Amino acid sequence: MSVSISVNNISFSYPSSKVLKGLSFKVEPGNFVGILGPNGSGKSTLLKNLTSYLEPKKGVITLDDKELSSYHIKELSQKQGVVSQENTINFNFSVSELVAMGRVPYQSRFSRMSVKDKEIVKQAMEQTNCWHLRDRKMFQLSGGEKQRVILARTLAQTPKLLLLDEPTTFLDMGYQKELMDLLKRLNNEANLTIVMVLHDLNLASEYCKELILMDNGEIVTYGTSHEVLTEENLGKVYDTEVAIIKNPVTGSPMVTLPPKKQDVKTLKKELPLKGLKVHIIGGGGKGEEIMSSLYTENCQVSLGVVNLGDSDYEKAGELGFSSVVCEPFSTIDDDSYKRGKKAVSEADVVVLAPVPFGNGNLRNLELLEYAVGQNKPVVLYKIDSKNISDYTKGQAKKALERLTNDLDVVTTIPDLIEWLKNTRP
Ligand SMILES: Nc1ncnc2c1ncn2[C@@H]1O[C@H](COP(=O)(O)OP(=O)(O)OP(=O)(O)O)[C@@H](O)[C@H]1O
Repeated sequence: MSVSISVNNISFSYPSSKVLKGLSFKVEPGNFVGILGPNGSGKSTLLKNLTSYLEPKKGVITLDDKELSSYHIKELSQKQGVVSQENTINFNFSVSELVAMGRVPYQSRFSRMSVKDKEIVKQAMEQTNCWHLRDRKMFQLSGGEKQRVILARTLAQTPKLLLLDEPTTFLDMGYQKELMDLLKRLNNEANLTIVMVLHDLNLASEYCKELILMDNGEIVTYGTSHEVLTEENLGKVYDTEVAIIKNPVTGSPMVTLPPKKQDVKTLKKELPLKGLKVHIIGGGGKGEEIMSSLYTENCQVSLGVVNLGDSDYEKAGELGFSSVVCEPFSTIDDDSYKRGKKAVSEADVVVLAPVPFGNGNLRNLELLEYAVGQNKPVVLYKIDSKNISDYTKGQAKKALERLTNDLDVVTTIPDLIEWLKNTRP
């Protein structure tokens, strides 16, 4: 069972300064929320209020409709797990001793770890990739290893709400991804509600379902990454010019910091190939490179004919492109060939990827011939009649020989892009 947390008009001051100024928001059960904002904007102070480490001077925080301040510490530890920046370890415990402490909220004063407790502790260490460190002492670990052990201890609490303050700080890129993947999995599979403070806007954009952007102790905006990570919001809050582009793989907003003012214009300027309809004859992963680059150019791409389940087909789906497919492991039949012809007719240009040809896909060369017959601009990418993987006893080579003389061949993606720009009707 996941939990919700509600913040109702809270304010908080340190003796020297007022930090949180009347914040209100609700995190629904199963949400994964990132708290963003510049240095000193009050993110950690807010998180400490959510963990009950600090108490708001005004306003109320409720966890599952019960006031946070009325929770007994043991009950609260069963509901929420915290990975804070203050997780300093003052005693040289072994890793397994430390992670086992996560089970304390479930034990009475004199009880020992049950078999179930031990299983949970082991699982938490495996999930965070520190089972192999179990006999090591905490003082012998690197910053990143310590961070993972502390997360393991928190997971051993089997919390319903996880509150984390910059958990990726000491982690290298690989472990950052591993940690964020793990949190995403726990959020999706165990419906764990997660609230985390983080500085990396792109990591937040990729992984969090919703974002809270703070500035000067207030919430500037709360919503999806598309709503929060806008040039206007970030420019205002971080007081610097940013450009938001679309992540070519996931489609999430990606924040970039162009070094010069005019670079923003370059990044934002209309892509010259935007909307160009390109049909790719590919298959077996040979069209992936072309599709990824045409995705960044905002082209409208169709693929085919490919077999259902082919890796190019999967890639096209990932990028939101359409495919003309035929049955898996079978030859291109009349119906799919007809649909292939329709896709070619509707395209502005046709690109042949360096696919190997067998009897199964030989008809794709007929499709290419059809495109030429239709006076479509056609380009061959890293393939020509001398450079073809032919498993059709020469038929494919011959078919391509008939065409190659009239067709342009390009061998790099920038050349392909240039060719498309020059050919664009
Ligand atoms: N213990 C404290 N005593 C007094 N002032 C504090 C204390 N902790 C933080 N502050 C002040 O409160 C303000 C908000 O700090 P907080 O750590 O919440 O910001 P933050 O957004 O998490 O910053 P950062 O991104 O740098 O971690 C800052 O001006 C900071 O100097």
